[in-house]
Amino acid sequence: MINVTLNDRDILDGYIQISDLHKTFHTQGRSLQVLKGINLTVRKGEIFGIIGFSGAGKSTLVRCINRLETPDSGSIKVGGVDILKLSKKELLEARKKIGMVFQTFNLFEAKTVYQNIAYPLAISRIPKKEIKRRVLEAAELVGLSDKLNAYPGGLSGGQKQRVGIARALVNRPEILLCDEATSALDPQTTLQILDLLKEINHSTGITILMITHELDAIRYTCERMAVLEDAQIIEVGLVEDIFNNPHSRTGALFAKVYTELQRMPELVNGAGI
Ligand SMILES: Nc1ncnc2c1ncn2[C@@H]1O[C@H](COP(=O)(O)OP(=O)(O)OP(=O)(O)O)[C@@H](O)[C@H]1O
Repeated sequence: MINVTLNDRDILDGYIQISDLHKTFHTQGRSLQVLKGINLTVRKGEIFGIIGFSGAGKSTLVRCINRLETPDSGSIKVGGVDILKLSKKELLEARKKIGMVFQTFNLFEAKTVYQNIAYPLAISRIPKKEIKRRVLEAAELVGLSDKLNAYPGGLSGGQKQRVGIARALVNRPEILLCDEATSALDPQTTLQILDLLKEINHSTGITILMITHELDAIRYTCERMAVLEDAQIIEVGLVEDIFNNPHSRTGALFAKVYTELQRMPELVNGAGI
């Protein structure tokens, strides 16, 4: 049995703790409230899913966690530290502990796989020998050790996302934020990437926050999830509970679409198509 003190326990239970988070964008004389008092707790070591329709505010929420966006008010604590109160220098250090994976991979086309993975270390002036050690370690973790000299243009979508994941892991972060990480991939490749995320979570204990509009991806990967609707978290709980007994309009719609999609082959075959 793991022996933890009360404070450790609090940090494990509320490893990422978001409280009353607000964000409004002001563009062309108009205001758009994108986060309306978000409260959310993610436990250390879990893979937590956030689902919501397009425009619900999912990306903005995860981008606030690594401060790619600055919220207007509220707090975001990671391991007990409020990342909204950090100085510029402290924030740079804190960001190393938070990796991010994007839907569109965001790779440098003119750099090799090795150079892409090494990028976050190269800009931190880490010695070349250490960079090599860490790049090889990350490449092995994602199964790309034999592609280090290739360029992104010569890789499949799944391989590109593996590079994106390796680059996100090269700083050995404690949190991995996945923003629609599998939405650009075919179903088979999606499964491979979700399996990879599960393996990495299992072998390293990294906390993963997955945002997506794909309920099947969350159902396959996460135990707990939240539903984001109209800039608010309207439901949090076990994936199976929300799936079987949704209490929100969004949760119910996702569950219905998922069920219909599962029945598609049956419907198609039944109709003799
Ligand atoms: N930098 C910005 N300036 C102005 N409006 C923005 C900005 N970023 C996002 N928005 C708007 O905020 C709303 C929420 O966007 P966000 O990308 O967080 O939603 P989302 O749930 O991730 O959607 P999607 O699944 O389509 O990516 C949208 O209406 C979007 O147009």
